[in-house]
Amino acid sequence: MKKITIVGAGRVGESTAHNLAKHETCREVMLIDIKEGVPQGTALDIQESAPIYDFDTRLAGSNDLKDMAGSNMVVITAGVPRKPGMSRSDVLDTNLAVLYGIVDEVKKHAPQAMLLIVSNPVDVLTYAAWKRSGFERRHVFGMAGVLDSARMASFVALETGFSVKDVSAMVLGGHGDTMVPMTRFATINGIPIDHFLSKEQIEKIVKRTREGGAEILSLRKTASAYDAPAAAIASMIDAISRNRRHILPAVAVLEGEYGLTDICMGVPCVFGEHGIEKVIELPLSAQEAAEFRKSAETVRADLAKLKK
Ligand SMILES: NC(=O)C1=CN([C@@H]2O[C@H](COP(=O)(O)OP(=O)(O)OC[C@H]3O[C@@H](n4cnc5c(N)ncnc54)[C@H](O)[C@@H]3O)[C@@H](O)[C@H]2O)C=CC1
Ligand SMILES: O=C([O-])CC(=O)C(=O)O
Repeated sequence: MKKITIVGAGRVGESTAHNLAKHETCREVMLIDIKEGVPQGTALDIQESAPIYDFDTRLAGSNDLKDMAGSNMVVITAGVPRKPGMSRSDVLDTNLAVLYGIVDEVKKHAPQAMLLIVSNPVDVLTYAAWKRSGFERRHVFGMAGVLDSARMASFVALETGFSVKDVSAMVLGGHGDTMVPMTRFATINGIPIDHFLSKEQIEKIVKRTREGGAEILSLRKTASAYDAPAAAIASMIDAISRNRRHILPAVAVLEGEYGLTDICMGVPCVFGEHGIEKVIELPLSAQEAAEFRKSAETVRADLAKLKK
């Protein structure tokens, strides 16, 4: 990929820029923020690590959204994170206004770009970005499932003591308390996790996964998670940039899949050079389907606020 713009040079934006540069996922990273000097200073700081990490990616910072021109991808990490005790939906109004302002500029200056939404509440904001932009659905998606699945895989590895490299986990649904960790598909080197873990241990992992964001926030108090989120964003972009056709869970616009339309939710997707190349529809068990429906209702409640 030639150029990636990240709008929002805060914690997630900065860590994402560093990940993209270190892995030479693109030639150029543009960081944009409303805070004067911050994206410029951050870009320069990361650039100065190039000789040590040995990367040729060029970074620049700006306070002007016009500088996204020519981007193949625009990542939106701008807005506010929630504070301890808040739900992600509590920052909807603030972040929606920020998102609309940015998407309008993407339409003007980078109309060919794909949009990767990170700001919360991510399911609703991905839907809002898709509607506002008028872009094809394969070009507008949100990051949540890769992070939630990584959290689940980490907890499985910690609980069993086995290498995380052997663990495969998948979390679907909305990025909130009703997300759906798919325990049936969680394996350790292909062996279902219930071979190693009791029902109680698995339930504990499911709960901790659902509350993964809140756990970090309750420890740090003033900042939500950013390192694992940035790694998750970078892995989605890597799949697209290198046309890997990687199956990753992501917030996608649904058009009939899982019996849902006019909504964005976390589902398994094939990522390649055109963005979301396919949404994979899994046959769900009765319990999974019920949990997925419940999660969809939560997302719909926020979508109703948006439509007002
Ligand atoms: N989808 C996911 O799984 C995750 C989502 N998030 C979300 O990502 C967002 C960013 O989180 P952090 O980086 O920790 O927050 P942060 O507060 O460190 O950074 C946000 C940045 O956005 C900038 N900003 C605000 N309005 C802007 C505008 N109109 N144009 C350009 N920049 C603007 C701020 O100046 C700030 O630098 C939050 O909404 C957070 O909830 C965070 C982690 C995971
Ligand atoms: O918890 C938050 O607000 C940030 C986030 O989405 C996550 O870390 O999963």
